[in-house]
Amino acid sequence: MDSDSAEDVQAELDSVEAELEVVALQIAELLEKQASLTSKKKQLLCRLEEPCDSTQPSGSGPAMTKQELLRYENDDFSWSTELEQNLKDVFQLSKFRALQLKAINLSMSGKDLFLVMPTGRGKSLCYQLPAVCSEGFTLVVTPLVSLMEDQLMYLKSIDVEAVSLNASSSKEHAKMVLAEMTDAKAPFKLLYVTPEKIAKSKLLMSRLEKAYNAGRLSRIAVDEVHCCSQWGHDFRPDYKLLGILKRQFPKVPLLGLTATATSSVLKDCQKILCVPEPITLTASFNRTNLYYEVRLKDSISDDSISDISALIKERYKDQSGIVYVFSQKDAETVSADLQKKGVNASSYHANMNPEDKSQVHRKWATNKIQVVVATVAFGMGIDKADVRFVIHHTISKSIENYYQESGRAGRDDKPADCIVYFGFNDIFRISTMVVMENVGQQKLLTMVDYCQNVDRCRRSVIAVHFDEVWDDEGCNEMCDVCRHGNDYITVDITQHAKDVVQIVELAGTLDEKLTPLKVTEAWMGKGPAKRRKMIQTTTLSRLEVEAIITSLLLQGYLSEDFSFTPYTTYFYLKLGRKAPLLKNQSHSITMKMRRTGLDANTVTKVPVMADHNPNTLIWE
Ligand SMILES: Nc1ncnc2c1ncn2[C@@H]1O[C@H](COP(=O)(O)OP(=O)(O)OP(=O)(O)O)[C@@H](O)[C@H]1O
Ligand SMILES: [Mg+2]
Ligand SMILES: [Zn+2]
Repeated sequence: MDSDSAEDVQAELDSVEAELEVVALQIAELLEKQASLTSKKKQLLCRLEEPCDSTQPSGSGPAMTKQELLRYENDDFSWSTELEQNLKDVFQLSKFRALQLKAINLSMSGKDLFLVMPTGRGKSLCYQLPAVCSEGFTLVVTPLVSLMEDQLMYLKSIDVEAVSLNASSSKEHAKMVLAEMTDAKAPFKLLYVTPEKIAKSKLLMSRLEKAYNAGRLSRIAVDEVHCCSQWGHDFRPDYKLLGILKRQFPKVPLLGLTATATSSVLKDCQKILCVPEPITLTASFNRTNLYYEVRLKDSISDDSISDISALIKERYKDQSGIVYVFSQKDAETVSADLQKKGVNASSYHANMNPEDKSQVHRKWATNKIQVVVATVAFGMGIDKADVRFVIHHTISKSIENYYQESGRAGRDDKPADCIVYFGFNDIFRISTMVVMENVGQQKLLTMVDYCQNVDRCRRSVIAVHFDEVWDDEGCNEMCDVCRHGNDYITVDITQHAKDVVQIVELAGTLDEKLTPLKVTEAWMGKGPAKRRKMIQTTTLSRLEVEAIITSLLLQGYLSEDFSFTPYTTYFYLKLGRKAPLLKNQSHSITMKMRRTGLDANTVTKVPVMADHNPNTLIWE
């Protein structure tokens, strides 16, 4: 073999090897897709085979046919008249909402039940009404003392006797409650406790035992039941110990309630609570009265505040709402900025003293303050019916969080808006914060996906997260994607991807790490002329550049790279596992985006210089 042809063969070998690498990646991708489709197929098959499909996630609960479950929607039980009467007379409600009657009848029949219902739909009634219609009392486990106090206040206002035991109960009060638990003439119908009490108070457990033996413990309700599971978003270690309830009181029906739990989280809760065969009722997560919208936040001239204040002063004039922000500092500055623009706003965050917090809450609840600018500390237990808008100044850290936070809008079933301002830099601010959390990064990317992708209905993205099978009819143009479908176009971003990947690759060969900001600026041609000569810069607008980089991150052409110091965490971009696919000439990437004039022709082609000196830092 002469040397010429040896070189040719070597070149061909290199190219074949490169292609093999690409093929291996494609196989890995297809296998991944196959696995996810197979699991979806199994889920769907289970739904078809299971008699009570829509009310039970696969694999859980006792075999109850659809017909049998239907029976629990009737009103011919021995307790039905009393229920109906108390619903009207005591709770002053005219009719049940979806699933409430079924849940109540099942619980009254002594069944263990998990009830998954969106926030604000009325889960509490499903144990409060049975409590009023049963002998003895219902034990309610609640994660927060403030939630407990809200409920006690409400129950007092409708003349239902309820008591609580928590860390701040006085000795006399606790003594009285403990004594009354076994007293047949005791007046209270509900006993609220924190999980810590169950875990730590032997006295409480022994009194419960006595009440149980005397037949006075009629029902156990575990509110926010997802707190049991580490996979849920609000894990509380003391919830782990609640299995003792079902072990000690096997004959008492247990009712677990939550607004956010996937079927895997529920399975985990079932194990932890030692409930052998609960029936699971799941209400649809589709809040049809909420309009979902994403607005882009410009990272240079952040004019989101002007936009928000204009919305509040015009579209939401005299209407109540919440603006969620990222940090305590943001709560204060955004609130001050809005005030300067004439909005009646107050801030709310965890670091305020309790009196100030409850004052803000109270003033807002009574419409003396129009808008609360809050961190997520303004959360559980917020129950104002006429919230017309929930605006996120910064994205939430997961879809579950977003659903919960935005879900505080429109509890009265009237139309309300959920708007999120999506900013490129915010992704990385939150990213460095959640990096230590279990699957924190992955969850954040689902939120980013919700904001970035305009090829699917926003509702469908939410539905997937709650294991719902989505049909597009369910939106009714109540999201910006469905309403403005024609404003989006699909563009080919293959060349853009190659340019960005080249920038990141080049930094890699120079042993340098690039923050998202540096990648953005490098690609936009800002910085040293020397660097500009080595890469292909672009004339795309900053928003377009950010959208493309975000898309490449979501699609796996780029990935995140963290570096930790004792004081802070840095976020860098590195090549993602799909980056090598770009070597394949036939590989293309597309993306749907807002119509802004973006197309492949707007890229400035700058010849690549091959003679760069790898020892020079060029990214500063
Ligand atoms: N059948 C009904 N008709 C009208 N209003 C109802 C009905 N049931 C409950 N509500 C009202 O709905 C509101 C929310 O109820 P509740 O606090 O029980 O919600 P939740 O499902 O527990 O929400 P969260 O997940 O936020 O705790 C309450 O103001 C309650 O009075
Ligand atoms: Mg509740
Ligand atoms: Zn839609």
